[in-house]
Amino acid sequence: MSYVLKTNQLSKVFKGKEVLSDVNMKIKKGEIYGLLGPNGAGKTTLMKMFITLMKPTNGVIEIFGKELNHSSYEVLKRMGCLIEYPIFYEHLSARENLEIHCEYMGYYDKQSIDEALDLVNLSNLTDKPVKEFSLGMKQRLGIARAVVAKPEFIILDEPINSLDPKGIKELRDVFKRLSEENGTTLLISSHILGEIEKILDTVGIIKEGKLIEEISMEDLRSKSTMYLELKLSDCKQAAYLLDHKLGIQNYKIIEDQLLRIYDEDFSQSLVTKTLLSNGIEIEAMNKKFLSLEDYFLTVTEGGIINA
Ligand SMILES: Nc1ncnc2c1ncn2[C@@H]1O[C@H](COP(=O)(O)OP(=O)(O)OP(=O)(O)O)[C@@H](O)[C@H]1O
Repeated sequence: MSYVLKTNQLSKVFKGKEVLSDVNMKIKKGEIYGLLGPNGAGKTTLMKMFITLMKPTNGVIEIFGKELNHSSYEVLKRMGCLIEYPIFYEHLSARENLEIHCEYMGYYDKQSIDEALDLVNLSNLTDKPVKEFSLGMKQRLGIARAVVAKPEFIILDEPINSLDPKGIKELRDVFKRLSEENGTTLLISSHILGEIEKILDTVGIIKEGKLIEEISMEDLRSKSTMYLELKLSDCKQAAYLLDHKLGIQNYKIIEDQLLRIYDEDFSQSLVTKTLLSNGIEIEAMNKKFLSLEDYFLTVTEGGIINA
């Protein structure tokens, strides 16, 4: 297996507090890797270490098969990134900002500036000074800057944060195209799980500085992630019956009339019979897959059982 990035027992300590501990992470060539974690989990710190903005306290980072250090300029030239809030020369236009970046990176294909602006849908705003851009436009320009020098590996920290649903969809398509057409490897951190789930190949879940799960979306989907969703006239009474009459404890009331059963081993017909015979109306009953969002909650918050 060819990996673009590998870490070994990576840790970071700030003022005596360990914010990342023993992170062993692997990103395969050409894949889209989603790094998910609650606020303060350590995502940005990890990404900053990957581009040498921060030094690990312990452990090793390998990128393109080479150990990263503070003179890894050749490795950094093959990478693009957008970390935290993108900073630009505000009085200059989008095009001028990208020209400066290309010069800095030693990349002189001017056509790729137009392509990058086009990719993020900013072609009609190329000459406007960046200070007149909205937050979402700046975010798009930040992504254009990350891709303009045709990097092999792109690191994007919360890239769809300030975008509207249409913008999120457009950028999701951009990421997919970069991966499928150019074979680019992408590492993307995000909180908007539902929106990003569709394009990920692998997901890494980080909690309190520990990578607690790293799993391919394929394996995740094939895991036992089915549940039964019931639309009922009275969820509270149904919950009582599940608990006390049927011994089913792994369920959750989602809304007033929506209840999900996550248990794997129970008789659906017995549930139906019990609910109906106790005067509970069943308006709908569907088997569904656990979303990445639900899965994320199970591993970061210790379960969805009766939550
Ligand atoms: N320069 C710093 N000095 C001291 N502590 C820091 C520094 N940078 C980050 N931290 C701490 O490290 C921990 C991880 O922060 P980090 O920004 O990496 O988390 P995150 O997962 O990116 O969070 P968010 O989703 O909120 O952006 C937090 O407890 C944070 O307070």
